[in-house]
Amino acid sequence: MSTVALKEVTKIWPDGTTAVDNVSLDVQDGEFMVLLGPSGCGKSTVLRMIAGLEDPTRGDILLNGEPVLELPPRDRSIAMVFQDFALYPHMTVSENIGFPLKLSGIEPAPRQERVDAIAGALGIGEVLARRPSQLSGGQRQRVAMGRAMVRRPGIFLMDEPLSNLDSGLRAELRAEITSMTRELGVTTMYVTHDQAEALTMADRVAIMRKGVLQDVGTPTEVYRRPATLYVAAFLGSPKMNLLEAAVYVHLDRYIALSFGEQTLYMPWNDPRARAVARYHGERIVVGIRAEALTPVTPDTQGHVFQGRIRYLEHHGHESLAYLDIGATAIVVDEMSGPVTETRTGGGFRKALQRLTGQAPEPVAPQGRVGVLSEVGKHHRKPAELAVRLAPYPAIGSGHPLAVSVRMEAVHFFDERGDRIDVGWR
Ligand SMILES: Nc1ncnc2c1ncn2[C@@H]1O[C@H](COP(=O)(O)OP(=O)(O)OP(=O)(O)O)[C@@H](O)[C@H]1O
Repeated sequence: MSTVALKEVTKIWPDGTTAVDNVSLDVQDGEFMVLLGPSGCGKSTVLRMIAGLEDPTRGDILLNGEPVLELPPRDRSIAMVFQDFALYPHMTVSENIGFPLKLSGIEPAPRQERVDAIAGALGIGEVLARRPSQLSGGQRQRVAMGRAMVRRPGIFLMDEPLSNLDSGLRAELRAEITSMTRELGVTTMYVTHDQAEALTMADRVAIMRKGVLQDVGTPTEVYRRPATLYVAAFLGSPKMNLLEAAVYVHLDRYIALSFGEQTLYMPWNDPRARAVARYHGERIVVGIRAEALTPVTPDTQGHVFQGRIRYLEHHGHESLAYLDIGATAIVVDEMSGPVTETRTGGGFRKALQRLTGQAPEPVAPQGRVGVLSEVGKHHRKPAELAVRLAPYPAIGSGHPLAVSVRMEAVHFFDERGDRIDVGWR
């Protein structure tokens, strides 16, 4: 049984950089947890603190329910594989893998048995007699993993182990790593900035931005129901369409979402209507993935955007059309300030006041600014709505195109970047 728990862990470097900001995370026994985020968001620092290579500034780390901050790295039953692994050049593959067992005094026969088993699982049983210089990059990485796994650690930490390999090999090793760790039942934390890697490998994904944990969930959960605007923007290809909309409530009838030249009407019986209604008279961000948009004939009624194709991108199995619909897009900067900030206005109060016809009281900004105010002018641009089409369509740039919007697949975020429909997961 091997579990990892971070309790409100913060790491501030001596120069004042906050690398990890109040992160709490539970990794279950046997789980494959992927830490995902852009370069510099604090992923490696989290792993290094778990391994005992760095001390947190605040907070606690528990392995198997026991606090371990006082334990040196060697007593934590952890193995770690890095991007830049080093093998012993003068030893064979077999000796490299068996070396940790030799250090712990295990006899040659049982040692070889374990080396053979792990090498077989990693597909390097044929090259045990070779030296590292006689191996491909992928084989060398497998040897490094074998050497880390051979001691049968309770917890396996991997920091971008595939980033030096070409894309074909990465895909192959991804599948091998997940099947091997699942077979062995070892609890694994895997760091990557590659969302495809995260979504294909993880039991659960923890997404970080600027040291702050944004969301934790299964790949399906974080993709289908992202907790924040940042997660919505970070996951998926093509990127989620993020459109600025003004909200107007027509009580008991519908909510009009105005995108400038076009409007979508959310019926009042939509389960999210009351949550969105709190933003009456305010701007929100509406997220629509390409797969929630379907080309339709121009006279189609209902939730439809009328657009004009700006350009097409052909990807072989599909083409993507980017439509001008007269709306404004919000561009979320991966590296810009934290999004979990204090709301600047009393949206519900203001909405009520407007509905009852009274002028709202001026609301002084409280705390720090939210995403929309943070991004300012430079991060708004005319929207180019990404829509999936069959490969090489007969239409081209400048062609009008109507698309219907699957409203139940639309996401709503407030000015802080938090999801509007609460109680959603
Ligand atoms: N020893 C250190 N001293 C000072 N700052 C550091 C140190 N190590 C890392 N940092 C800073 O801490 C922050 C988080 O770094 P970390 O390496 O954890 O990020 P990461 O998400 O793993 O990035 P990458 O994917 O590029 O490795 C960064 O701003 C980094 O510059």
